[in-house]
Amino acid sequence: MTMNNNELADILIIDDDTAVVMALNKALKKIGRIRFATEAKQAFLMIEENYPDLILLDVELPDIRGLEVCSMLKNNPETEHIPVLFITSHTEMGFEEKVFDVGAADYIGKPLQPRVVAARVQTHLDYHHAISLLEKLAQTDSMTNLFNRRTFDEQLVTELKRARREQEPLTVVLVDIDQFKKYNDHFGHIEGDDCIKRIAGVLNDCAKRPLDLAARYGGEEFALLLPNTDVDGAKAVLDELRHTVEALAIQHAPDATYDVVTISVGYSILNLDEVNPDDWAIVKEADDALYQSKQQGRNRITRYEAPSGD
Ligand SMILES: Nc1nc2c(ncn2[C@@H]2O[C@H](COP(=O)(O)OP(=O)(O)OP(=O)(O)O)[C@@H](O)[C@H]2O)c(=O)[nH]1
Repeated sequence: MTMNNNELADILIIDDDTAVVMALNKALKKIGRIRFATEAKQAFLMIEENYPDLILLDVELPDIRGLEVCSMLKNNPETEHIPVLFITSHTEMGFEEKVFDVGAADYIGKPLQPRVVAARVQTHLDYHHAISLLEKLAQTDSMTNLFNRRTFDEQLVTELKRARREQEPLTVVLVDIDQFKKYNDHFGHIEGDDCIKRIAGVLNDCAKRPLDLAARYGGEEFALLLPNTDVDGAKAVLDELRHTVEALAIQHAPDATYDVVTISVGYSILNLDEVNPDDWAIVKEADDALYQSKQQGRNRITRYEAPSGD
């Protein structure tokens, strides 16, 4: 999410006409923090520095045409969601269509009327904010605030492609709370939910790097996606995870194997030499490794080893 209701929106004006920039600044200063660029190349640097919540774009720029700038923004997954509003004095037939064809959210005609500009910008900011909120809700598990399984599955596909393209290691991890049925049976479901939330918090803290992803995979099962992480990196993250959960010292049910709540972990590292890669095999492998951790006594970490001859 890029903004919340209490924050001023970040609005980028791309226009080489200082009179227009000043007029827009005056019209919008109450609803946004205004930055401006006088040419497209400068604007792209500013966008990369901090993604704005909304862009006001002149059709005629000195270096790259406004329509082309909008197309470039809409063809980049990082910027496609930013609403772009054109500022234009073009009134010829077909111009409106061109603006929407390149993905603009709206256009504002010159001469500028400050209250109309402010109202249109506010409408698009509200709309953009509502969409971002819905997207976040659709990606999140409401009980733990971790990502949900659907987001994990989608991100896994993206990261598998990236790992193969860049020839970088990728680690996929499954984590399961040990003997959680006994915990629930002894302490009840509400305490059980609380335990799941605390362990989710540890997972979230362990997924430290920007591309790491921690998800709730099922009831008391979690998944971690660790891009660009080899066996040493995976061991370091997972040892810390297992230790930290143990150190929470959450008292387990009297008939459980360990006094405190523990986790079992299974992981697999992508085999970059595979000839016919199967996208989902890595999850199955992590699950096989998790099963071994359970079989060997729980509270441990197992790496998937391909059967010899594979
Ligand atoms: N409180 C609570 N319990 C849940 C939730 N989701 C799953 N569970 C419980 O988690 C337990 C999982 O039990 P099992 O799959 O039998 O496994 P286990 O007892 O953890 O045993 P092992 O996995 O073999 O260590 C079940 O009792 C589920 O009801 C949840 O959201 N909240």
